Amino acid sequence: MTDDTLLSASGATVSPEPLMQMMQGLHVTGIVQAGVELGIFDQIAGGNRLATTIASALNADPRGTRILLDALAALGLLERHDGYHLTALAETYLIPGRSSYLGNMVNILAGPWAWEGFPRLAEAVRRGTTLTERPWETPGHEFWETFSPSSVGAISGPGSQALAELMEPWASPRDSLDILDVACGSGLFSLTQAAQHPKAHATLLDSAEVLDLTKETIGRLDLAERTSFIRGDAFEVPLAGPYDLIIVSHLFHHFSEERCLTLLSRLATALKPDGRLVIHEFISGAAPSTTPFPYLFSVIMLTSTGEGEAHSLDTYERLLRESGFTSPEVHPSRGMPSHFLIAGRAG
Ligand SMILES: C[S@@+](CC[C@H](N)C(=O)[O-])C[C@H]1O[C@@H](n2cnc3c(N)ncnc32)[C@H](O)[C@@H]1O
Repeated sequence: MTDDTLLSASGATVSPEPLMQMMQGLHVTGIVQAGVELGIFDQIAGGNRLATTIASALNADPRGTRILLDALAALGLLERHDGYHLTALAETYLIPGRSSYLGNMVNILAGPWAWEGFPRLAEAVRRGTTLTERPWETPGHEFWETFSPSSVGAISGPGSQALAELMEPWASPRDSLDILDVACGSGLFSLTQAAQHPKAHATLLDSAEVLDLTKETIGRLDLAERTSFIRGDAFEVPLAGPYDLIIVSHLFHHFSEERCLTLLSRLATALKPDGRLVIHEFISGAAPSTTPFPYLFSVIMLTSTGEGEAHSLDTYERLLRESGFTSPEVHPSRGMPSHFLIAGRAG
């Protein structure tokens, strides 16, 4: 279907091309996923440029390999001239071992949950909730063990650095910098700051299984002496404290407004009177046509959680007020379409 296949609607000419692209989204994902799974990008980065030799190195069929290579070229991840070459996009993000590697994210964004959940989206809409028996917010859900290591590099790295820079003028003059990183995942949001402030101590809170995976990063940053752990459910486990800084990155979108309020009220009791709470989140509220990400993300939450969605700034402002925090400063994140909301304790 090409742009010259135009239909007339209400006197205007409308191309079906955007709709056809939407309907083929699943094909694109499958092609990228197969490229990553087979190690195509690694082969080409290593100088293997022909379909036949790539097929033989991957123990794959030559015709199947050629078809996939051409499809990857059609998507703009490869160029085909005298064999196959990586485009800048693939070279930057799809070579395993690089700090910017994003290839494993395809198994997060398009993991088994997506192939099972999205075909049943209409039914989730009818019911208003996930159809899965184990929603992602279930404490200790195994999904996070896959997610956490995958997010260490390109996903959490730029945002963690942006937050460290943002907090620097506030953090530097303080005598102490005890940080609680709630639902820490990779731990990068607190560990990056701890690495920059010798006085800082990071307390990482998450499931025992996810916390085990943070040890490599802690070792790499030489922070074992200044890191401790709280294993368990953020809604239940004693938080200790009080802390100078509490960071909650990409957790609240898993829950209803009511549950967010419950958690925020708990966190208020664990923060020093002059401390800061940082929420790092996808924020809805702007027009979907200009800021699509949070609205598309909310569909993921609809298919995979009981009551989650990307809440609006108005909602966070109200929840912060009701749980004893000040109105937040809002700053854009880096590397992700998220924002930092930074609040102190009210009164
Ligand atoms: C989307 S990841 C965010 C990880 C990290 N904060 C970041 O932004 O990169 C969500 C994390 O929340 C954790 N989590 C989910 N529900 C939780 C709960 N009730 N208590 C503690 N951690 C929870 C998961 O294990 C996972 O590591």
